[in-house]
Amino acid sequence: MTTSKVSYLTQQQAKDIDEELFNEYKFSVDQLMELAGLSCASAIEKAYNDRKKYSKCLVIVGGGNNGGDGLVCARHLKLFGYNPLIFYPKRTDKPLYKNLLLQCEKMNIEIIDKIPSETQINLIIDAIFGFGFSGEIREPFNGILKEIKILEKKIPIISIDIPSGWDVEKGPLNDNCIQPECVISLTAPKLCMKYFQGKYHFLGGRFVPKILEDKYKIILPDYMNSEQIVQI
Ligand SMILES: NC(=O)C1=CN([C@@H]2O[C@H](COP(=O)(O)OP(=O)(O)OC[C@H]3O[C@@H](n4cnc5c(N)ncnc54)[C@H](O)[C@@H]3O)[C@@H](O)[C@H]2O)[C@@H](O)CC1
Ligand SMILES: [K+]
Repeated sequence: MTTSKVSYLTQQQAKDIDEELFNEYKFSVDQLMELAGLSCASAIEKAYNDRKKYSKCLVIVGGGNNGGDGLVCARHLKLFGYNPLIFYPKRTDKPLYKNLLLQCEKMNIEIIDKIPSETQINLIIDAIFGFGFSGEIREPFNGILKEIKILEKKIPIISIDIPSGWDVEKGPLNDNCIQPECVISLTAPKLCMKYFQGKYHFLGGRFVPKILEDKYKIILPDYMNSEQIVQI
């Protein structure tokens, strides 16, 4: 089911809701990250469910929580019968990320050190930047996004929360920006998604209490039954 009744958040609203979930509602990061990553894998399974055609998913992981969502997503994709590969060029020492990576390694998910050739992958999952992105793109991600851009005509790109490199509110600021085929917005879409022209837009991250929705005066589409995602 698709729906058009949904609010778009500014970068500040996304940060405020995030903080409120952690500080007032006392959710832990890994709790929400697990649900976010699971919803991303669920959306990918819905849109790209031909396991033979789309088995090899390259998950490109950034240094913040968007990257964490990518690690969780890779783990669930593996459980769903895909064969994900992880490219994680800039790691942190935080236990949360180390544990997420270890879980992937122990599940025989291959960790690679460069973007493979186009014949070795059939989906690219962009978990580089989310709503925490700002300013000019710094290396190594500037080069990485250029490499992905070259592949975009041949391999579908799926972005987690926002397309990496897009301004969170103003969208793609130049022609070098990637144009993903699918985006899974988390919590609520950010303003940049008004410029999205790809094929599939899902909402995931089904953890926003109704009271918070009312407080921020945001409209979110209804999820069906126990679904983790809703197509917008
Ligand atoms: N409540 C929520 O809204 C939730 C958010 N989650 C995820 O968390 C994301 C936000 O996470 P963060 O706040 O950690 O931020 P991001 O992960 O969006 O970005 C921060 C990372 O990007 C780097 N970065 C920022 N600007 C850069 C630039 N110009 N060039 C190079 N590197 C740059 C930072 O150094 C940092 O490593 C969301 O987009 C979503 O994916 C989920 O994990 C769970 C719940
Ligand atoms: K992203």
